[in-house]
Amino acid sequence: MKHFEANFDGLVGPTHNYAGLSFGNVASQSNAALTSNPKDAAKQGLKKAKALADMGMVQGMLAPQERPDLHTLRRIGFGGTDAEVLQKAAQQAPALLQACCSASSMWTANAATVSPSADTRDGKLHFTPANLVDKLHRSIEPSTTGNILKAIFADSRHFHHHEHLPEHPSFGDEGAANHTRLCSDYGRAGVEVFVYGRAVTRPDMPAPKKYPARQTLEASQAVARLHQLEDDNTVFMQQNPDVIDQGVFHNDVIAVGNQNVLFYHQQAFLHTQEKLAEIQRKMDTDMHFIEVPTAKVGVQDAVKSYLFNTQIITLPNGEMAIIAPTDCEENAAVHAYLTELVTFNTPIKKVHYFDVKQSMQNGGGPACLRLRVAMNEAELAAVNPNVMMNDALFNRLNQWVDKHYRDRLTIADLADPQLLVESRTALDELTQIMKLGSAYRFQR
Ligand SMILES: NCCC[C@H](NC(=O)CCC(=O)O)C(=O)O
Repeated sequence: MKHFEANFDGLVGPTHNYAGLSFGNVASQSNAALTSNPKDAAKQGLKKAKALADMGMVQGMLAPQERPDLHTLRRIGFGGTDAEVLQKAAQQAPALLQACCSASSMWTANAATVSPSADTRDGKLHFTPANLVDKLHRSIEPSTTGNILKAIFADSRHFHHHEHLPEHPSFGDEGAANHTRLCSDYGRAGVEVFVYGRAVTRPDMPAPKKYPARQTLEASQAVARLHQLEDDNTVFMQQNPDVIDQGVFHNDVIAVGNQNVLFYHQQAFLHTQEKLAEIQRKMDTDMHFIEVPTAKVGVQDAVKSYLFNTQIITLPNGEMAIIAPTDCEENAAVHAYLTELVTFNTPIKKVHYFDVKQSMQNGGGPACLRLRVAMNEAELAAVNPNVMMNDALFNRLNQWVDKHYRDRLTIADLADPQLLVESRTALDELTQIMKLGSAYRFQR
């Protein structure tokens, strides 16, 4: 049976905006209050996803969440009609309204952690939605994320869905952005690398001083237990606190892996050599450890260009390609490195650049926008086919975006009751396009 790694990209929602909500994410903070273009954001994402489908990759889309999130606003005490709730929140607590309006669910690398069936004791594909407790605007995502994942991966013979971890900082979990599954072949048991920023129960261990460590060791260990992984196919690595303090708020800003390739910055981890040796020991094939030296690309350039928030994909012909943001092309040191990289003796032979600037301006690159799901044909056959990218869905979703999305949005617009109506109308139609049923609270 064939095995492959599918990508499920987050469809950018109609309220995509720059609110400076993510302390520690330098792009989010420096672009706060920019005027956004939700229509461009959604179309940039669709274009990238379609391009990978056209390269022969298995590609799906995950629906956005209902924003503004009226349920949360009511839960924190704003009452009256929908318009009154929005108006009161805008007047009395604008920061909380903004946190309830973010389209941050587009970054599906934070939707969940996924363990392929080749790795798990029950032979099922496991999902644990990330609780994203470190940031208010993200912490309201997991229950809806779980509903959407269950609507897409509905067959319990193949898929095992877990509840997100307890909503407490001790279990800070940011999902697949801090998880890399290495393997010799997608269908064979691999090694799942969990990267964390701090160990809550080990205050003696190093931790970042300036910015938060959004993933804890305790969370990563809990997910590994839930996913029925063995010790000999898991590795836990600590992110170097110094790079977290320079804006590396997820591991996928400083490292990315695919099959037997790990592409990472020299300063990415603590105890690097010891940990790479553990990975090699647990792998059933030779690894390509591609370390990018600071001398070639500094941490600041890596954080600005998102060199490591690239996707490394294995094309049908077996070659690997890097999917990079155009920001990598525009950065001289990074572009020079990537041009050199494809001449090295590694499986990576091509680089493709995509404009995802609307997402990049909020600290999300190509890899943030996708959730990887390694599957076999039987599992794929059980997936809701209406979310799988093809010419028809691409055209239908572009028409849908053209019909419902604004091409500019300011922070002040978030309180506009008309925006809520537009968003709900769009999402209601989307659930029909994707056959998701009544996935949203406002539909029940
Ligand atoms: N994987 C990339 C996630 C980027 C995301 N940015 C944000 O939420 C910025 C939202 C804003 O500031 O409007 C985050 O930091 O979790």
